[in-house]
This record gives sequence, structure tokens and C-alpha cells, in this order.
Amino acid sequence: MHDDNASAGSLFMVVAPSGAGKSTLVNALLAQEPALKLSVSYTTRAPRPGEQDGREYYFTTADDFMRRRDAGEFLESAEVHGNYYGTSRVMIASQIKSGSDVLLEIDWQGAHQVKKQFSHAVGIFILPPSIDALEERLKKRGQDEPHVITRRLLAAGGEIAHAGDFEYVIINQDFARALSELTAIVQATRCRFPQQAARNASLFAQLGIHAALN
Ligand SMILES: Nc1ncnc2c1ncn2[C@@H]1O[C@H](COP(=O)(O)OP(=O)(O)OP(=O)(O)O)[C@@H](O)[C@H]1O
Ligand SMILES: Nc1nc2c(ncn2[C@@H]2O[C@H](COP(=O)(O)O)[C@@H](O)[C@H]2O)c(=O)[nH]1
Repeated sequence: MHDDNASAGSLFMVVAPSGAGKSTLVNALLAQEPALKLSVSYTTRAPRPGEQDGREYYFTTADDFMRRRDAGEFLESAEVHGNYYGTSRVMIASQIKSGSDVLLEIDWQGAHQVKKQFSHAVGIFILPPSIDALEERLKKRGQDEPHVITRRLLAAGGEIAHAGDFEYVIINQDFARALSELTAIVQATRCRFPQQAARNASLFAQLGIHAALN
């Protein structure tokens, strides 16, 4: 089993039922934390209007996805709402190794797979204030067919049942508050001993601080 170590960047996983607001929160977080790298996943889902290949996702066919999966190219992958999604192993490994903090927007199944390989990955589950609010948000977003929205709402209860598997839970009712909680989690993780020691190795050496103090 692979695991991260003291010199590695932090790995964040943001998980939520569809429509809870994770992409909106993550985009706002990235705007204020440009050093944080967002992993771009592969998916077999068709692009929504305005989505660009290589920006929101790498859009691909089921055949290509399976070929990549069978070749071990994915750190994690899962079927979600009738489509396949996966995170590139190579991209994450190189970003973490170079000390970058990386954020994955994935479902709970993928998060479990990542946690088995990177035990220090920080899982953050975003809850909607209610199922009614989730429905309203999906409808207002206006990007999915009614049958797709129904399917996603039906799946939400099962996904929410996994909230307790994660280190942190944020209720995205008031957006500004939810964003400030997400930011606080990222900043607190960066202040953990291994992350600080890796970022400030020469200061730590100068001050005579050793990892044994951790
Ligand atoms: N706190 C909030 N209050 C009201 N609306 C919100 C809030 N947060 C996000 N939204 C809106 O809810 C809709 C869904 O948000 P978003 O697309 O970020 O969800 P998501 O969890 O990323 O969904 P998916 O998993 O389907 O990509 C968007 O139209 C967004 O503007
Ligand atoms: N396990 C993974 N799940 C992923 C990944 N990328 C996205 N997702 C999840 O899929 C649903 C639907 O996304 P949408 O863009 O079609 O609305 C969403 O809840 C994501 O969390 C991934 O790489 N792996």
C-alpha cells in the first residue's frame, strides 16, 4: 500500500450529492487559493453546454475509459449516476510529489479508494440544507434533463448516508459561511506539522525542530 509522507503536499477530497454546491464552493476557494491545484477528472458523461474538454473534465468514450481503467491509469474510479468518472494517477502523484496541494471533487466511492492509498487525504462532505433545497438548486441550475435530475435526487439519500465517513462536514446553506468553513479547513491542514515542516524546511532546521516532536 502506498501512503503519503511528511514532504508531500496535502490532498483534499470534496464530496457531495449532485447539486449541493461543491463545484461552486470549490471554484470560489480556488479563486482565493490559487496555489491549490484542482484535479481534472475523466468522464464518460456528455459535456454540458459551456463545458470544455480539459477544463471541467477530460470527456471520453466508455471504451477509452475502460482501457485506461484496465491499464491502471486511475487512482480511483466509479460509476456515478450512470456515467463513469476517474482521477488520473500520474497527475496526482506528480503534483503531490512536487509539494502542491491538490483538491479532488469526487464521489464517496472514489474517496474511499483514495483514502486507502493516501491515508492523510482530508475528506470534506458538503451537505445541502435539505433535499428540497437540493432539488431546487438542480432545477435552477438548468443544466440537466428532468430524468437526470430525478435520478440524482433519488441517489442523494444514499450518498448523504456516507457523510459520517469524512473528517469534515459543511452545511452549504449560507454560501459565504460554507466557503469560509472550507477555507478554514484548507488553511488548518496547511498548518499541520508535516506540511509546515515540508514548506519551511530550512527555518525548521535553523530552529532545531525535528520531526520527532510531531
Ligand atoms: N449556498 C447556496 N445557496 C443557494 N444556491 C447555491 C448555493 N451553493 C450553490 N448553489 C447553486 O446550486 C447549484 C448547484 O451547485 P453546483 O453546480 O456547484 O453543485 P455540485 O455539487 O457541484 O453538483 P454536481 O455534483 O452535479 O456537479 C448552482 O446553480 C449553484 O449556483
Ligand atoms: N469517483 C469519482 N467521482 C467523480 C469524479 N468526478 C466527478 N465525480 C462525481 O460525479 C458526480 C456527478 O458529476 P457531474 O459533473 O456529472 O455533475 C459528482 O457528484 C462528482 O462528485 C471522479 O473523478 N471520480
